[in-house]
Amino acid sequence: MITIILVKTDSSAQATTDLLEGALAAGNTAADAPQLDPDTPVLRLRNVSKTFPGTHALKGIDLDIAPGEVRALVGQNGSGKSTLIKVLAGYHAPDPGSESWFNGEEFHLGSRDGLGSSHLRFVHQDLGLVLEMNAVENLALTAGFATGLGGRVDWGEQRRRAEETIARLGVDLDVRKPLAEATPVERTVVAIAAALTGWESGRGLLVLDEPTAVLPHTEVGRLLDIVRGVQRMGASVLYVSHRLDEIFAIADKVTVLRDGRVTATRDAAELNTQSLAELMVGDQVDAAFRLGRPVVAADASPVLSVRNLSGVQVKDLGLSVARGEILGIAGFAGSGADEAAYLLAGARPAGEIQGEIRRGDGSWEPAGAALTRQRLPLVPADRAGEAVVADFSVADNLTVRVLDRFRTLLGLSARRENAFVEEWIKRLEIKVSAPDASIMSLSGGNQQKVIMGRCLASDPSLVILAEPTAGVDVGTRQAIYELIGQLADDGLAVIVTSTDTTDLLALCSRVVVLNGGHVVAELAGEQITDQALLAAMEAGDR
Ligand SMILES: Nc1ncnc2c1ncn2[C@@H]1O[C@H](COP(=O)(O)OP(=O)(O)OP(=O)(O)O)[C@@H](O)[C@H]1O
Repeated sequence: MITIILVKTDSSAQATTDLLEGALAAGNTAADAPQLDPDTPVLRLRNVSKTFPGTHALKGIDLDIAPGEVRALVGQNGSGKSTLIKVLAGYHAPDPGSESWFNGEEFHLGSRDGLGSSHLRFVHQDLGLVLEMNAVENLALTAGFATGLGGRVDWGEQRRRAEETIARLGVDLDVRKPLAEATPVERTVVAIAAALTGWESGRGLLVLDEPTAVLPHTEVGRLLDIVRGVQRMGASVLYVSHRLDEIFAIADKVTVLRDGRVTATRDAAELNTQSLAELMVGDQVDAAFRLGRPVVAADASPVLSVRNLSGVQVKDLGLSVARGEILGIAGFAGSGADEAAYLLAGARPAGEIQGEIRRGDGSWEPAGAALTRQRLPLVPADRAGEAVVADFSVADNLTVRVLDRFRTLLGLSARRENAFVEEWIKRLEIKVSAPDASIMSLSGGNQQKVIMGRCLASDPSLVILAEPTAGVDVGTRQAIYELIGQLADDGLAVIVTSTDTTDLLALCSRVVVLNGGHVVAELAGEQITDQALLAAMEAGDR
C-alpha cells in the first residue's frame, strides 16, 4: 500500500512547482483567502440546465460543495454527470438562467470568465494526456517549460520538477518512460499532478470524472490514498464513480443525479451500498446480484480448449470452456489475466501466441494461426481506444460485425438493419436520442452497452468479455449480467476476465486465477467468494 509522502526539500528553485507543500501551507492558514467565511461554499450552483438537440441533459441543478469536502456525484449512465462536469470546465455553455459562484465570486459557466487562474481543476475520463510523451513532457505542457541560457528548454530542471511533483503524490514512477508504457494508475497520477500544477491555495475544487473506470480493482486503493492527500491540502474534491464501494471509502457526502436532476444529497455515513443503489436506480436493483449458475460437469463437451497457451505474460495456460458455461479468469494487473483475453480472441499477432487450441472435439491446432483466423468476439477493456468507432453512428457501431445479415440482391436492407438496431437498443436499454446519433454523443456507460451489443448480436458460440462493466451503472450492470445469463442458458459460452471481483462473483460458475502468468487456483460454485478470489490473486508468484 502506498501512502502520501510529503517531502520537505530545499526551497531555492522550486517555488513554482511546489504543489502540495505550498498548498498545504496555505490550506493550514487559509492565508490566501482570509476574507472568506469558512462556510462559504467552494462551489455553488443554482438552476444549471443544459439542452442538447433532442436531449435535456441537465434540469435545474443546485449544488453546494463545502471547503475540504469530498463529494461523490453518482447516477445512472446518461443521468448527466459528465455533462455537468463539462459545463463546469467551460466545454459546454449551459442554458440561460444558470448561475454559479466559486469561493463566493460569481462566474460564468461555459467559459473560464471570472475564474482567472483559480483552482477549479479537472481530470476528465480520457485523462487528457499525450501518451507518446513521458510524464516530464506532459507536465510541462500544463506548467510551462523551464528555460535556461538562450531560452532553451532546461530538460534537467524540467525532469527534477516532474520527479518531485510525482513523488509528492506518493508514487514511484520513471518520469522518462512514455506514458503509453505506463500502467493505468500511473497515467491517472500524472493527470492529477498536471491538474494540481500551480495550485497555490488550499481552497479550490479538484473534479475527478471516473478516475478509476479503467483502473484494475487492486489499484483503486492507491488512487484513493492520493485523493485523501489532496483533501488534506484543504482542497475539495468532486468525485464521479460507478464503483459504490469507493464512494463509501472516500466521500463525505453523496449527490445523486437522476435523469438530469439532483434527486438526493446525503451524508455517506447514512447510506450503504444497497440504499445508494436504490437512490440511483429504484428499489428493483440488487447491489449484491449473483446469477448463481450451476457448475458445468467436468466431462461436458468443450466449445474451446487451449493448452500451453503463452504470450508475453501468460505462461502455459491450459483451460477449456463448455457450452453454456461462464468461466472467469481473475488476476491482478500484470498477472496475465488481461492478456489472456486478447490471446484467446486472437487480438495479438499470430507470432506472439504460442500453444495449441481445439474447437469442440476437433483436433489440436497451433494457437496463433487458429485464434487469429477465428477472431472470437471480444469486448475489450479499453472501450474508447480499442472498440468505439468514433466517426460512426450508434447504429453503425452496433452492426459493423454483422452487416452481411442485411445484404439482399438489391444491396443492404435498411428495414432489416433498423429493426435489428432498434431491438438491441431496447434490449440493452441504450439511452440515445436516435440510432443515427454519433456514438460520441452517448454517455460512457451507454457506449459500453453498444460495444457489448455488437459482440453479443453476432450470435457467437463463445464471447470474451474483458472488464465488461467498466463505467456501467449498478442498475445496468445487473441488466447486463442477466442478459449474459440468458444467453448462457441458450448455450453461449463466455470467458470473463476482470480485476473487479464484482463481475466474477455475479457471473461465473468457475474461475481460474492467474498469478505470474500461471494458473495458481481454480474455484467453482460456492468456493467463489470475494475473500477466496483475493487470497488466490495475492498468492505469490510460482
Ligand atoms: N454532445 C452531446 N450531444 C448530444 N447529447 C449529448 C452530448 N453529450 C451528452 N449527451 C446526452 O446527455 C445525456 C447525459 O449524458 P452524460 O454523458 O452527462 O451522462 P453520464 O451521467 O456522465 O453517464 P455515464 O455514467 O454513462 O458516463 C445523455 O443522454 C447523453 O446522450
